[in-house]
Amino acid sequence: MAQYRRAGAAVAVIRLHNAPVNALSSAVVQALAQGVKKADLDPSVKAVVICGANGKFSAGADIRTFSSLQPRDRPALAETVSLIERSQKPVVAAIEGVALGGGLEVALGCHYRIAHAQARVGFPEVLLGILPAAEGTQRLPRLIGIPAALDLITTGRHVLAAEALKLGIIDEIVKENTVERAIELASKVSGQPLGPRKISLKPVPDLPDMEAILSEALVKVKRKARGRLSPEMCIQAIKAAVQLPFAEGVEKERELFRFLLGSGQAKAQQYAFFAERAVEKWTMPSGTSWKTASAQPIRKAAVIGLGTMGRGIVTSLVKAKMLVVALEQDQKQLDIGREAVTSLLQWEASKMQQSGQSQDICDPARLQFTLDFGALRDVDLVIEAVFEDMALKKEIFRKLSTICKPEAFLCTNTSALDIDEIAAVTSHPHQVIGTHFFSPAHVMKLLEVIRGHHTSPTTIATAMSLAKTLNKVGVLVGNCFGFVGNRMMAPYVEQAIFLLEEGCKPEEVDQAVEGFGFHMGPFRMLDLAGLDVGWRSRKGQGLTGPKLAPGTPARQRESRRYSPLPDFLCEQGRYGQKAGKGWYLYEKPGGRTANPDPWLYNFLSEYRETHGIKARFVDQEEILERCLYALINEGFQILADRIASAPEDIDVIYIYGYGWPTHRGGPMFHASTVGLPHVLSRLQKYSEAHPDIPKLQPSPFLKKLVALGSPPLREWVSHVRQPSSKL
Ligand SMILES: CC/C=C\C/C=C/C(=O)SCCNC(=O)CCNC(=O)[C@H](O)C(C)(C)COP(=O)(O)OP(=O)(O)OC[C@H]1O[C@@H](n2cnc3c(N)ncnc32)[C@H](O)[C@@H]1OP(=O)(O)O
Repeated sequence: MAQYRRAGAAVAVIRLHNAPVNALSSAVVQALAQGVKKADLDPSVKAVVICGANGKFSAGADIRTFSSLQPRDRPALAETVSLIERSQKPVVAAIEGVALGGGLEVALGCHYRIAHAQARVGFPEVLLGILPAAEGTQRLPRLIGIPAALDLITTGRHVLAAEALKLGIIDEIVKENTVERAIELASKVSGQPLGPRKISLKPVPDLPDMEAILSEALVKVKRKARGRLSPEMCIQAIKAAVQLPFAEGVEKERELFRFLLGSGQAKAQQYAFFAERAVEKWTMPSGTSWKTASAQPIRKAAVIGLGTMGRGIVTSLVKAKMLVVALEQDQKQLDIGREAVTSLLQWEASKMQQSGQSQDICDPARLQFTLDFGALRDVDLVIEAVFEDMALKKEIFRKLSTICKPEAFLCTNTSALDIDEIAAVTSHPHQVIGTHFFSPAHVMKLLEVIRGHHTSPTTIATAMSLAKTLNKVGVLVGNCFGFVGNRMMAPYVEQAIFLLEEGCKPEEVDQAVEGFGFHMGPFRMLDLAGLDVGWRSRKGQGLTGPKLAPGTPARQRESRRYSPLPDFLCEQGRYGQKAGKGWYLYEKPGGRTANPDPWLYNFLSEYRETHGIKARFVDQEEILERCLYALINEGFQILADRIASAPEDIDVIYIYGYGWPTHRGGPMFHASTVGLPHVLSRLQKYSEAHPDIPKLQPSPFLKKLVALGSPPLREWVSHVRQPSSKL
C-alpha cells in the first residue's frame, strides 16, 4: 500500500503502491500517514521523499469508494496532506506519470515538487461532480494565483510538467531518475527552514480586480455548465480561499464537497467515468471478448473520400502518427481536401504548441494524397468515408477486395447502412467492420464500432484498439439500421417533429431539451447536421419521394403516424445552417445564429389547418418526456435485441456522440435514476394518447424489468433473453 525504505543515511522514501494507478484508498492513505509519522519520529531521518510505484505518482482518491464515504467525516486524505505539510522534516514529492486529484493534493502538502518531463498534474474532480476536497482548493490558489487556479480547478484539465513548472506548481523538471533527483534535493534542503515552503501559510496573491475575476469566472462556468453543479461549487471554494483564513476556507471546501457528494450529479459523473472504461472491455453475444482477441498493429492507413468526415478522419490518423494515404475521385476534390486537411493539421499543431506538447504532427512525409487506388496496396487498414450510398460503397469495397493485401482491415464509415451487405461483396467479409465516426471526426471522442455477422474477433480488437490510438472511446455494437446512436435518435427526432404538428415551436422544444442539459435541442441539431441527410435516407426507404406509392396519405405510412414536415422544408431548399434556413433562420448561408422564423410559424399554422390539427399548449414536462422517453424506450429494445451488450455502452455513446449531459449519466442511467416504473407509466400514458406511434409503446424488456421489481442497472443484461440454442 505504501512502502517505507531508507535511501542513504538520512532520507526516507515512501512509495505509494496500489496498482494500476496508485489510487489513494483508505489503506494507502493510512500507510502514507504512518510512513510520514515514522519518518518524523526517527531522529536519523532528516528528509522524506514521496513517490509512486510503476512510474505513477497517484491518480487520486479511489473513486470506487466514494459511494461508501460518510459525508460527515473529515476526509482522511485531507488529514494526511496536512500531516505531511506539518512535518518537521522537508518532504519532496517525486512526480512520475500522473499526480491527479488527491495525488496532486498530496504533492501540494509536500514542501518541494520535482516532476518527470512527461508527467501530468491536474484536478479532474470537477469532471466527477465533486471538488478537490483534501485542501486542494485552498492550497492551489495560494501557490499559483487565482486566475490559473480557477482555470485548472473548474476545467479539470491535465497539464504537462513544462506548463506546471511555468505555473509554479512544480519546482523542477527532470528527464530521468526522478526519484534519485528528489532524494538528492531532499538531502540538500534538510535543515533549511520549512515555513516559506508551507503553502497553507502563504497568502493568496492579491489582484486589484479580484472580485471581477471571480464574478466573470462564475458567469462563464454557469453558461458552459448547462446545469452541472460542480464547476460553480469549485468557484465558491476558491472564493473562500480569497476571503477566509486557510482553516476556515478548508471548512467551506468540506461543506461544498459534502453537498456535491450527496448530489445525484456526482453519482452520475462517476458512473460515466467507469462506464467509459467498461466499454473498452467488449464482449460479443457469442461470448468472445477483449480478453482473448488480439489487435493487429496498424502502421499505414488509407482514407477514401475527403469530405467533412474524411478530412477529420485523416487529421485524427496523422495526429496519431500513422502513415496515411488519402484518396479522392478527382483532382479538384483532392486539392480541396488537401487544403482542408492541411489547415486542420496546422490548427491542431498550434493548439498543441499552446499546451506545451510537441507539434511535429504536420510532417508531410507521413501523408500522401492520391487519385490512384493502387496506392492502397500495402496499407494495413482502409476507412471508406464516402457519402451514404450503398451502391457506391459496394463498388468501393469490391475494388478494395481486389487491390488491398489480403490481411488488410476494411472499415466503412456509415451512420446507418448494413455492414453485412457491404461485407458480402468482398472476399474477406470477416475483415470488414463499421466505424461510425462523429463530426467533426478529429474532435469528437466517440467511435461506434459495428460488428457484422462475419466480422472476426481480431478485426474487432483492431478497430477498438484504433479508437484508443486515436484518443477516442470505441463502443462495440451490433449491426442494425442506425446501430445504437442513430436508432435511438430516430424516435427522439420523430417526437420533436410530432410536437411541432401538435402546437409547439422549434425553440420551445429546443429550450426544454437544452434546459435538461443537452448542448443543442433537436431542431438546432438537425439544422447543423443538414436536413437533406435525413431526406435522402427517407427517400431511400421509400417514405417520401418518387418511390412513395401514389395515394399514400400525407401523414401516415403503413398505419403509423408520419410527419412530412421535414420533407416539405427540404422541398423548399431549407436544408438548415448551410442554406441559411431550416427549422430556424440564419444570418446567412453557413451562419450559426439560429433565429426564430416567422415564415415557419405561418407554414406550421397553414399545415395544421390543411390537416385539421388543432394546435394545443404542450408543457415542458410533456416535451421532455416524449422526446427522452421515446429515445430511452428504444434503448431498452436495443438491449433486448443484443445490439448493445450493456446499458453502459448506450450511455457512453450518448454522452460522447450526442451531447447527453454527463451529470445525468446517459439515457439508461437516467432511466434508472427516475425509476423504471415511472418511465413505463409515462410511456403507457403517451402511447394511449397516440396509438398510431409505435415508438411510444413500452418495450417488452422495460416491462419485464419493471415486473421483476426494477433491478439495478448493472443487473439488466442478465435478464435479456438468450438466443435459443440451435442444437
Ligand atoms: C475522499 C475525498 C477527498 C479528496 C478529494 C479527492 C478526490 C479525488 O482525487 S477524485 C480522483 C481524481 N482523479 C481522477 O479523476 C483521475 C482518474 N483517472 C484517470 O484519469 C485515468 O485513469 C489515468 C489518466 C490516471 C490513467 O489513464 P489510463 O492509463 O488510460 O488508464 P485507465 O483510465 O483505463 O485506468 C486504469 C484503471 O484504473 C482505474 N482508475 C483510474 N483512476 C482511478 C481512481 N482515481 N480511483 C479508482 N480507480 C481508478 C480505472 O477505472 C481503470 O480500472 P478498470 O479498467 O478496472 O476500470
